[in-house]
Amino acid sequence: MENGAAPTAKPVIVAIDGPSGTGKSSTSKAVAAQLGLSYLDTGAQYRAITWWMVDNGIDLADPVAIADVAGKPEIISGTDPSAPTITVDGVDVAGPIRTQEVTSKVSAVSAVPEVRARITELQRTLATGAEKGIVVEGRDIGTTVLPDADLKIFLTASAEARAARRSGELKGADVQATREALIKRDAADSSRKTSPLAKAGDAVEVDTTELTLAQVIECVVTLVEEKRAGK
Ligand SMILES: Nc1ncnc2c1ncn2[C@@H]1O[C@H](COP(=O)(O)OP(=O)(O)OP(=O)(O)O)[C@@H](O)[C@H]1O
Ligand SMILES: Nc1ccn([C@@H]2O[C@H](COP(=O)(O)O)[C@@H](O)[C@H]2O)c(=O)n1
Repeated sequence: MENGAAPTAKPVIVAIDGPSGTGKSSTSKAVAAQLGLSYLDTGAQYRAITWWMVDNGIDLADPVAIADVAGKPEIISGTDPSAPTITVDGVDVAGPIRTQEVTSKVSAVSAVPEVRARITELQRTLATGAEKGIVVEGRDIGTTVLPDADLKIFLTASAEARAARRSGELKGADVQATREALIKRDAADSSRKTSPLAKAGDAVEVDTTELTLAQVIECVVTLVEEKRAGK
């Protein structure tokens, strides 16, 4: 370096997509923490706007009613991977957005184009503002939100593995019912017209069925490092 300063790494943008329960959040958070990057859970944003709609009595069977109020709530995501946060109009909703009610209703809200336009804008602002780079996880990050991401990963796993993981998390919830709920949500997310759940053509697919979480994290960290090294 001419002035003796250490070279600063160019911010790296990593998009991680995939169906429910494939390990997107756990992997993205750990990869971001390990590499000193920001982290954005875009599912939490869709859950937050859904929570607000439920709290305000919006008819979720009516896409026009959803579209009419899509711009109203102020949603703020904190992107520190060691302590990600999410607020709606200043209220911490990290807990309430994980209820069964929100989980069962989020696909109806996230299918509405006006909701997607609003949330996509928030996501792009956060991604471009991340000084050192960011890991963004969701369903349409590689295809729509950040099509120029430096690295795109698409995580998959069998429905059985995903249901077993989720049931363990929900302290013994019925595996069969969990499996059906995951499949139903994935079908809704994959079949919506606007920005469906899909693998980008240039994404690296990682099947996590037989991998431990630590192995998945290691695999993604290696892919990011290779990308940074220009390999
Ligand atoms: N490779 C793995 N092996 C075993 N368990 C895993 C693995 N990856 C993730 N898990 C566990 O599976 C559960 C779901 O993972 P996670 O929340 O990261 O998935 P997700 O893809 O973000 O799901 P969703 O899209 O529904 O938010 C968590 O309890 C997590 O610890
Ligand atoms: N990029 C995204 C991310 C999420 N969604 C919708 O949010 C739901 C909840 O996502 P989780 O990751 O928290 O499970 C998901 O089922 C989608 O409906 C989305 O549309 N796009």
